[in-house]
Amino acid sequence: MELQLALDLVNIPEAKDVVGEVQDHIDIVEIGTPVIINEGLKAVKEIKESFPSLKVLADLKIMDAGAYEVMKASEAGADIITVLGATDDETIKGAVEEAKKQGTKILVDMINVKEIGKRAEEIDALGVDYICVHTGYDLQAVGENSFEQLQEIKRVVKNAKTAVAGGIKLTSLPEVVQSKPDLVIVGGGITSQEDKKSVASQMEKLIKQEALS
Ligand SMILES: O=C(CO)[C@H](O)[C@H](O)COP(=O)(O)O
Repeated sequence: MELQLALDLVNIPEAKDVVGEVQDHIDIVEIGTPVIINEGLKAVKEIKESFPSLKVLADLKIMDAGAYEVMKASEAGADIITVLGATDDETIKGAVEEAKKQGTKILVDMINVKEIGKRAEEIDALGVDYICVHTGYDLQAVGENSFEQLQEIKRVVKNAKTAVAGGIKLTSLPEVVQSKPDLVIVGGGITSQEDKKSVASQMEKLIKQEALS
């Protein structure tokens, strides 16, 4: 089980500061969609150059032109690129094919997918690397989370790794890790804390304990 730090509300210098603080406790740095909107793929390139031992995920949330956008993110240094599960199979197939050529990986974000078990099964057959249940900020604000959806996809996904994102905090992490996702994605649960290193370290510990149990 791996831990991914999601950076959404920062510029590039702030991103470097946060990653520098918690780098010993995380496996993947996510350059969030708002950061890419503000700074472009330069943010991916600079973080990968500054922290070469960490994997970098570019949260492009691709909906069309799968192959082209995966190529551009891969060229910028991304190790993992996101595509939306709500899009068509052709876009996902194009993204997977290009990622294979580039030596990168595809994470499919199931945000706002309605029949999540059925769609996860279809997407799993397309050869993606990760399938991620995700409650976005707007639904987090009305009290939703993806913890039950994680159990649902765990029942049907046979090939891809499973991931979970959306409002995960140190207090809710024990419940999340019990479902044994392969990847836990945390943004505000670390970035909004005063002592980010300490929280990231406690999260790493919980994840490692659960992985061993
Ligand atoms: O992709 C995202 C928003 O669309 C976030 O990166 C993801 O939800 C994780 O951040 P947080 O833990 O703050 O919810």
